[in-house]
Amino acid sequence: MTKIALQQDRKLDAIVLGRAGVDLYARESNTDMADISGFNKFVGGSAANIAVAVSKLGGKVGFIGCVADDAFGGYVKQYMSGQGINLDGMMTDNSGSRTSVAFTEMKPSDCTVLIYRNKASDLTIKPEQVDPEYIANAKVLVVTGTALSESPSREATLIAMEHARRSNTLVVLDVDYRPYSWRTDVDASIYYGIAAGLSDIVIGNREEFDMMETVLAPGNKDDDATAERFLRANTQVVVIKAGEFGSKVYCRDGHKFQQGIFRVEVQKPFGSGDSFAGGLIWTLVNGGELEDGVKHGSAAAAINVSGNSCTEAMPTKEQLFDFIETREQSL
Ligand SMILES: Nc1ncnc2c1ncn2[C@@H]1O[C@H](COP(=O)(O)OP(=O)(O)O)[C@@H](O)[C@H]1O
Ligand SMILES: O=C(O)C[C@@H](O)[C@H](O)C(=O)COP(=O)(O)O
Repeated sequence: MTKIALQQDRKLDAIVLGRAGVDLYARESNTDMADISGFNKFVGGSAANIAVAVSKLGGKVGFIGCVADDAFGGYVKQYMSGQGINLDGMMTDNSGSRTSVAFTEMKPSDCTVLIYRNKASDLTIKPEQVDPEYIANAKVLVVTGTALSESPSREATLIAMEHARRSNTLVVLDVDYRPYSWRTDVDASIYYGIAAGLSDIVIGNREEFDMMETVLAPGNKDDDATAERFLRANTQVVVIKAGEFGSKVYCRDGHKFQQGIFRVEVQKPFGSGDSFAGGLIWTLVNGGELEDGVKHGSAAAAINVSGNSCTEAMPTKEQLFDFIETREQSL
Protein backbone atom coordinates (compact mmCIF):
# COMPACT_ATOMS: atom_id res chain seq x y z
CA MET A 1 0.00 0.00 0.00
CA THR A 2 1.24 3.50 -0.83
CA LYS A 3 1.00 6.63 1.32
CA ILE A 4 1.49 10.09 -0.16
CA ALA A 5 3.23 12.46 2.25
CA LEU A 6 1.19 15.62 2.84
CA GLN A 7 1.39 18.64 5.12
CA GLN A 8 -1.43 17.98 7.61
CA ASP A 9 -1.56 21.31 9.49
CA ARG A 10 -3.42 23.27 6.79
CA LYS A 11 -6.76 25.13 6.94
CA LEU A 12 -7.88 23.80 3.57
CA ASP A 13 -7.66 20.22 2.33
CA ALA A 14 -7.51 21.22 -1.32
CA ILE A 15 -7.61 24.22 -3.62
CA VAL A 16 -8.79 23.53 -7.16
CA LEU A 17 -7.67 25.81 -10.00
CA GLY A 18 -9.53 26.16 -13.30
CA ARG A 19 -12.96 26.77 -14.74
CA ALA A 20 -16.29 27.00 -13.00
CA GLY A 21 -19.23 27.53 -15.30
CA VAL A 22 -22.78 26.64 -16.15
CA ASP A 23 -23.81 23.18 -17.42
CA LEU A 24 -27.12 22.88 -19.26
CA TYR A 25 -28.19 19.23 -19.46
CA ALA A 26 -30.87 17.99 -21.85
CA ARG A 27 -34.27 17.49 -20.22
CA GLU A 28 -34.87 14.32 -22.26
CA SER A 29 -32.57 11.29 -22.28
CA ASN A 30 -31.45 9.58 -25.48
CA THR A 31 -32.49 12.55 -27.58
CA ASP A 32 -30.43 14.36 -30.19
CA MET A 33 -29.48 17.99 -29.60
CA ALA A 34 -31.83 19.14 -32.38
CA ASP A 35 -34.85 17.50 -30.73
CA ILE A 36 -34.26 18.47 -27.09
CA SER A 37 -37.10 20.63 -25.71
CA GLY A 38 -35.04 22.37 -23.04
CA PHE A 39 -32.21 22.08 -20.55
CA ASN A 40 -31.77 21.81 -16.78
CA LYS A 41 -29.26 24.22 -15.26
CA PHE A 42 -26.38 23.16 -12.97
CA VAL A 43 -22.95 24.43 -12.02
CA GLY A 44 -20.17 22.61 -13.87
CA GLY A 45 -16.73 23.02 -15.38
CA SER A 46 -14.04 20.49 -14.67
CA ALA A 47 -12.43 22.34 -11.75
CA ALA A 48 -15.77 23.21 -10.15
CA ASN A 49 -16.83 19.57 -10.51
CA ILE A 50 -13.69 18.40 -8.68
CA ALA A 51 -14.11 21.07 -5.98
CA VAL A 52 -17.72 20.02 -5.37
CA ALA A 53 -16.71 16.33 -5.38
CA VAL A 54 -14.15 16.84 -2.59
CA SER A 55 -16.47 19.18 -0.68
CA LYS A 56 -19.47 16.82 -0.80
CA LEU A 57 -17.29 14.03 0.57
CA GLY A 58 -16.54 16.30 3.54
CA GLY A 59 -13.29 18.01 2.48
CA LYS A 60 -12.48 21.69 3.11
CA VAL A 61 -12.04 23.15 -0.35
CA GLY A 62 -10.89 26.45 -1.87
CA PHE A 63 -10.96 27.62 -5.47
CA ILE A 64 -8.81 29.69 -7.83
CA GLY A 65 -10.61 30.84 -10.96
CA CYS A 66 -12.62 33.61 -12.54
CA VAL A 67 -16.22 34.11 -13.64
CA ALA A 68 -17.90 37.00 -15.44
CA ASP A 69 -19.42 39.93 -13.59
CA ASP A 70 -22.93 38.89 -14.61
CA ALA A 71 -25.88 36.74 -13.58
CA PHE A 72 -24.23 33.43 -14.58
CA GLY A 73 -21.07 34.37 -12.67
CA GLY A 74 -23.23 35.24 -9.65
CA TYR A 75 -25.09 31.93 -9.93
CA VAL A 76 -21.85 29.92 -10.02
CA LYS A 77 -20.42 31.73 -6.99
CA GLN A 78 -23.65 31.40 -5.02
CA TYR A 79 -23.86 27.66 -5.70
CA MET A 80 -20.21 27.01 -4.85
CA SER A 81 -20.27 28.97 -1.61
CA GLY A 82 -23.54 27.17 -0.76
CA GLN A 83 -21.54 23.94 -1.09
CA GLY A 84 -19.12 25.26 1.54
CA ILE A 85 -16.35 26.04 -0.96
CA ASN A 86 -14.07 28.93 -0.01
CA LEU A 87 -14.02 31.47 -2.85
CA ASP A 88 -11.21 33.77 -1.67
CA GLY A 89 -9.32 32.90 -4.87
CA MET A 90 -12.31 33.32 -7.20
CA MET A 91 -12.03 36.49 -9.29
CA THR A 92 -14.78 38.34 -11.14
CA ASP A 93 -13.99 39.82 -14.55
CA ASN A 94 -15.87 42.82 -15.97
CA SER A 95 -13.93 43.24 -19.22
CA GLY A 96 -16.68 41.62 -21.31
CA SER A 97 -15.57 38.00 -20.92
CA ARG A 98 -18.18 35.29 -20.39
CA THR A 99 -18.59 32.47 -17.88
CA SER A 100 -18.06 29.08 -19.58
CA VAL A 101 -21.30 27.34 -20.62
CA ALA A 102 -21.73 23.69 -21.67
CA PHE A 103 -24.80 22.19 -23.35
CA THR A 104 -25.10 18.41 -23.30
CA GLU A 105 -27.21 15.58 -24.59
CA MET A 106 -28.03 12.85 -22.06
CA LYS A 107 -26.91 9.60 -23.66
CA PRO A 108 -24.84 6.73 -22.27
CA SER A 109 -22.43 6.96 -25.22
CA ASP A 110 -21.83 9.08 -28.35
CA CYS A 111 -23.05 11.98 -26.28
CA THR A 112 -22.60 15.47 -27.70
CA VAL A 113 -21.24 18.11 -25.32
CA LEU A 114 -21.03 21.64 -26.76
CA ILE A 115 -18.95 24.04 -24.71
CA TYR A 116 -19.22 27.79 -25.33
CA ARG A 117 -15.89 29.31 -24.39
CA ASN A 118 -15.38 32.36 -26.61
CA LYS A 119 -13.63 34.93 -24.42
CA ALA A 120 -13.99 32.62 -21.43
CA SER A 121 -13.70 34.43 -18.08
CA ASP A 122 -11.68 31.65 -16.43
CA LEU A 123 -8.84 32.24 -18.90
CA THR A 124 -8.60 35.91 -17.87
CA ILE A 125 -7.16 35.14 -14.42
CA LYS A 126 -3.81 36.87 -13.98
CA PRO A 127 -0.64 35.79 -12.14
CA GLU A 128 -0.85 38.81 -9.82
CA GLN A 129 -4.30 37.61 -8.70
CA VAL A 130 -2.87 34.35 -7.34
CA ASP A 131 -2.10 34.66 -3.63
CA PRO A 132 0.81 32.49 -2.43
CA GLU A 133 -0.52 32.64 1.16
CA TYR A 134 -3.83 31.13 0.05
CA ILE A 135 -2.01 28.21 -1.59
CA ALA A 136 0.24 27.76 1.46
CA ASN A 137 -2.96 27.20 3.49
CA ALA A 138 -3.88 24.06 1.54
CA LYS A 139 -2.65 20.47 1.65
CA VAL A 140 -3.12 20.04 -2.11
CA LEU A 141 -3.32 22.28 -5.18
CA VAL A 142 -5.29 20.61 -7.98
CA VAL A 143 -4.69 22.13 -11.42
CA THR A 144 -7.04 21.41 -14.32
CA GLY A 145 -4.97 21.69 -17.48
CA THR A 146 -7.25 23.78 -19.69
CA ALA A 147 -6.12 26.69 -17.52
CA LEU A 148 -2.75 26.37 -19.30
CA SER A 149 -4.22 26.89 -22.76
CA GLU A 150 -4.04 30.68 -22.96
CA SER A 151 -2.40 33.70 -21.36
CA PRO A 152 -2.76 35.21 -18.80
CA SER A 153 -4.35 32.11 -17.21
CA ARG A 154 -1.33 30.06 -18.35
CA GLU A 155 1.10 32.23 -16.35
CA ALA A 156 -1.33 32.36 -13.39
CA THR A 157 -1.45 28.56 -13.36
CA LEU A 158 2.30 28.08 -13.61
CA ILE A 159 2.97 30.60 -10.83
CA ALA A 160 0.33 28.92 -8.65
CA MET A 161 2.17 25.62 -9.14
CA GLU A 162 5.50 27.28 -8.26
CA HIS A 163 3.95 28.80 -5.10
CA ALA A 164 2.59 25.37 -4.17
CA ARG A 165 6.01 23.75 -4.57
CA ARG A 166 7.62 26.44 -2.40
CA SER A 167 5.07 25.93 0.38
CA ASN A 168 5.13 22.11 0.28
CA THR A 169 1.56 21.97 -0.96
CA LEU A 170 1.14 18.74 -2.95
CA VAL A 171 0.50 19.47 -6.65
CA VAL A 172 -1.96 17.35 -8.65
CA LEU A 173 -2.36 17.91 -12.40
CA ASP A 174 -5.61 16.68 -13.93
CA VAL A 175 -4.77 16.96 -17.62
CA ASP A 176 -8.34 18.00 -18.62
CA TYR A 177 -7.33 18.40 -22.27
CA ARG A 178 -9.86 20.15 -24.54
CA PRO A 179 -8.26 20.16 -28.02
CA TYR A 180 -10.23 23.20 -29.26
CA SER A 181 -8.70 25.32 -26.49
CA TRP A 182 -5.21 24.95 -27.97
CA ARG A 183 -3.56 26.31 -31.12
CA THR A 184 -1.74 23.02 -31.79
CA ASP A 185 -0.93 19.77 -29.98
CA VAL A 186 2.73 20.80 -30.04
CA ASP A 187 1.88 23.94 -28.03
CA ALA A 188 -0.21 21.88 -25.65
CA SER A 189 2.52 19.27 -25.13
CA ILE A 190 5.08 21.98 -24.33
CA TYR A 191 3.02 23.62 -21.59
CA TYR A 192 1.65 20.35 -20.24
CA GLY A 193 5.25 19.10 -20.11
CA ILE A 194 6.27 22.05 -17.93
CA ALA A 195 3.20 21.62 -15.71
CA ALA A 196 3.71 17.85 -15.35
CA GLY A 197 7.29 18.48 -14.19
CA LEU A 198 5.89 20.73 -11.42
CA SER A 199 3.34 18.10 -10.32
CA ASP A 200 3.55 15.34 -7.72
CA ILE A 201 0.64 13.44 -9.28
CA VAL A 202 -0.40 13.50 -12.95
CA ILE A 203 -3.86 12.15 -13.89
CA GLY A 204 -4.93 11.73 -17.52
CA ASN A 205 -6.48 9.36 -20.02
CA ARG A 206 -4.63 7.71 -22.93
CA GLU A 207 -5.61 10.44 -25.43
CA GLU A 208 -4.31 13.06 -23.03
CA PHE A 209 -0.97 11.30 -22.61
CA ASP A 210 -0.82 10.90 -26.42
CA MET A 211 -1.07 14.68 -26.71
CA MET A 212 1.59 15.18 -24.02
CA GLU A 213 3.87 12.80 -25.95
CA THR A 214 3.33 14.62 -29.29
CA VAL A 215 6.92 15.78 -29.45
CA LEU A 216 8.88 13.29 -27.35
CA ALA A 217 7.21 9.98 -28.24
CA PRO A 218 4.74 10.42 -31.09
CA GLY A 219 2.62 7.33 -31.71
CA ASN A 220 3.45 5.66 -28.39
CA LYS A 221 0.50 3.70 -26.97
CA ASP A 222 2.40 1.82 -24.28
CA ASP A 223 1.20 2.92 -20.83
CA ASP A 224 4.29 1.50 -19.10
CA ALA A 225 6.59 3.57 -21.33
CA THR A 226 4.45 6.66 -20.78
CA ALA A 227 4.58 6.26 -17.02
CA GLU A 228 8.34 5.85 -17.09
CA ARG A 229 8.63 9.05 -19.15
CA PHE A 230 6.44 11.08 -16.77
CA LEU A 231 7.81 9.74 -13.47
CA ARG A 232 10.55 12.35 -13.44
CA ALA A 233 11.27 15.77 -11.87
CA ASN A 234 8.71 16.10 -9.05
CA THR A 235 6.28 13.46 -10.27
CA GLN A 236 5.75 10.56 -7.84
CA VAL A 237 2.55 9.07 -9.29
CA VAL A 238 1.06 8.76 -12.78
CA VAL A 239 -2.57 7.68 -13.19
CA ILE A 240 -3.71 6.59 -16.65
CA LYS A 241 -7.51 6.38 -16.85
CA ALA A 242 -9.26 4.23 -19.43
CA GLY A 243 -13.00 4.79 -19.03
CA GLU A 244 -14.81 1.44 -18.81
CA PHE A 245 -11.44 -0.33 -18.59
CA GLY A 246 -10.67 1.35 -15.28
CA SER A 247 -7.26 2.83 -14.56
CA LYS A 248 -3.57 2.02 -14.16
CA VAL A 249 -1.44 3.62 -11.48
CA TYR A 250 2.35 3.89 -11.53
CA CYS A 251 4.57 5.01 -8.65
CA ARG A 252 8.11 6.36 -8.72
CA ASP A 253 9.38 3.41 -6.60
CA GLY A 254 8.31 0.94 -9.32
CA HIS A 255 5.05 -0.14 -7.62
CA LYS A 256 2.10 -0.30 -10.04
CA PHE A 257 -1.48 -1.49 -9.83
CA GLN A 258 -4.77 -1.46 -11.72
CA GLN A 259 -8.31 -0.64 -10.66
CA GLY A 260 -11.40 -1.95 -12.46
CA ILE A 261 -14.73 -0.19 -12.63
CA PHE A 262 -17.96 -0.51 -10.65
CA ARG A 263 -20.49 -1.43 -13.33
CA VAL A 264 -23.61 0.76 -13.35
CA GLU A 265 -26.37 1.83 -15.71
CA VAL A 266 -24.76 4.82 -17.40
CA GLN A 267 -26.89 7.95 -18.00
CA LYS A 268 -24.09 10.09 -19.47
CA PRO A 269 -20.33 9.58 -19.89
CA PHE A 270 -19.11 13.02 -18.77
CA GLY A 271 -18.24 13.83 -15.16
CA SER A 272 -16.40 10.53 -14.64
CA GLY A 273 -12.90 12.03 -14.72
CA ASP A 274 -13.79 14.84 -12.33
CA SER A 275 -15.50 12.58 -9.78
CA PHE A 276 -12.58 10.13 -10.03
CA ALA A 277 -10.14 12.95 -9.21
CA GLY A 278 -12.40 14.14 -6.37
CA GLY A 279 -12.61 10.71 -4.72
CA LEU A 280 -8.87 10.15 -5.05
CA ILE A 281 -7.88 13.56 -3.67
CA TRP A 282 -10.34 13.41 -0.78
CA THR A 283 -8.85 10.06 0.28
CA LEU A 284 -5.26 11.33 0.10
CA VAL A 285 -5.93 14.52 2.10
CA ASN A 286 -7.46 12.35 4.82
CA GLY A 287 -4.27 10.30 5.05
CA GLY A 288 -5.65 7.35 3.07
CA GLU A 289 -3.65 4.98 0.90
CA LEU A 290 -3.27 5.63 -2.84
CA GLU A 291 -4.89 2.26 -3.63
CA ASP A 292 -7.99 3.18 -1.59
CA GLY A 293 -8.05 6.61 -3.20
CA VAL A 294 -8.19 5.12 -6.68
CA LYS A 295 -10.93 2.73 -5.59
CA HIS A 296 -12.93 5.59 -4.06
CA GLY A 297 -12.38 7.64 -7.23
CA SER A 298 -13.67 4.78 -9.39
CA ALA A 299 -16.74 4.36 -7.19
CA ALA A 300 -17.44 8.12 -7.19
CA ALA A 301 -17.14 8.10 -10.99
CA ALA A 302 -19.57 5.18 -11.32
CA ILE A 303 -22.07 6.95 -9.08
CA ASN A 304 -21.66 10.13 -11.12
CA VAL A 305 -22.16 8.59 -14.57
CA SER A 306 -25.34 6.93 -13.32
CA GLY A 307 -26.66 10.33 -12.20
CA ASN A 308 -28.17 13.21 -14.14
CA SER A 309 -25.57 15.96 -13.66
CA CYS A 310 -21.93 16.40 -12.66
CA THR A 311 -21.94 18.52 -9.50
CA GLU A 312 -25.25 17.38 -7.99
CA ALA A 313 -24.46 13.72 -8.69
CA MET A 314 -21.23 13.77 -6.68
CA PRO A 315 -21.65 11.38 -3.71
CA THR A 316 -21.41 12.15 -0.01
CA LYS A 317 -19.03 10.02 2.07
CA GLU A 318 -21.97 7.88 3.29
CA GLN A 319 -23.28 7.35 -0.26
CA LEU A 320 -19.79 6.43 -1.45
CA PHE A 321 -19.15 3.82 1.25
CA ASP A 322 -22.70 2.37 1.02
CA PHE A 323 -22.24 2.00 -2.74
CA ILE A 324 -18.87 0.24 -2.39
CA GLU A 325 -20.15 -2.06 0.37
CA THR A 326 -23.24 -3.05 -1.58
CA ARG A 327 -21.21 -3.73 -4.72
CA GLU A 328 -18.54 -5.73 -2.92
CA GLN A 329 -21.12 -7.83 -1.06
CA SER A 330 -22.79 -8.80 -4.30
CA LEU A 331 -19.53 -10.09 -5.83
N1 LIG B 1 -19.08 3.61 -17.85
C1 LIG B 1 -18.44 3.65 -16.68
N2 LIG B 1 -18.91 2.93 -15.63
C2 LIG B 1 -18.28 2.95 -14.43
N3 LIG B 1 -17.18 3.68 -14.19
C3 LIG B 1 -16.67 4.43 -15.18
C4 LIG B 1 -17.27 4.47 -16.47
N4 LIG B 1 -16.54 5.30 -17.25
C5 LIG B 1 -15.53 5.76 -16.47
N5 LIG B 1 -15.60 5.24 -15.24
C6 LIG B 1 -14.65 5.47 -14.13
O1 LIG B 1 -14.19 6.79 -14.19
C7 LIG B 1 -12.77 6.81 -14.36
C8 LIG B 1 -12.40 7.99 -15.24
O2 LIG B 1 -13.10 7.89 -16.45
P1 LIG B 1 -12.46 8.29 -17.83
O3 LIG B 1 -13.57 8.23 -18.83
O4 LIG B 1 -11.29 7.41 -18.10
O5 LIG B 1 -11.98 9.76 -17.54
P2 LIG B 1 -12.07 11.05 -18.47
O6 LIG B 1 -13.51 11.48 -18.45
O7 LIG B 1 -11.19 12.03 -17.82
O8 LIG B 1 -11.61 10.58 -19.82
C9 LIG B 1 -12.42 5.46 -14.96
O9 LIG B 1 -11.08 5.09 -14.69
C10 LIG B 1 -13.44 4.56 -14.26
O10 LIG B 1 -13.00 4.23 -12.97
O1 LIG C 1 -15.76 20.79 -18.11
C1 LIG C 1 -16.66 21.56 -18.50
O2 LIG C 1 -16.46 22.73 -18.83
C2 LIG C 1 -18.06 21.07 -18.55
C3 LIG C 1 -18.27 19.95 -17.59
O3 LIG C 1 -18.92 20.31 -16.42
C4 LIG C 1 -19.01 18.93 -18.38
O4 LIG C 1 -20.21 18.60 -17.99
C5 LIG C 1 -18.11 17.90 -18.81
O5 LIG C 1 -18.02 17.74 -20.00
C6 LIG C 1 -17.28 17.14 -17.84
O6 LIG C 1 -16.54 16.21 -18.57
P1 LIG C 1 -15.24 15.46 -18.07
O7 LIG C 1 -14.37 16.44 -17.36
O8 LIG C 1 -14.61 14.95 -19.34
O9 LIG C 1 -15.68 14.34 -17.20
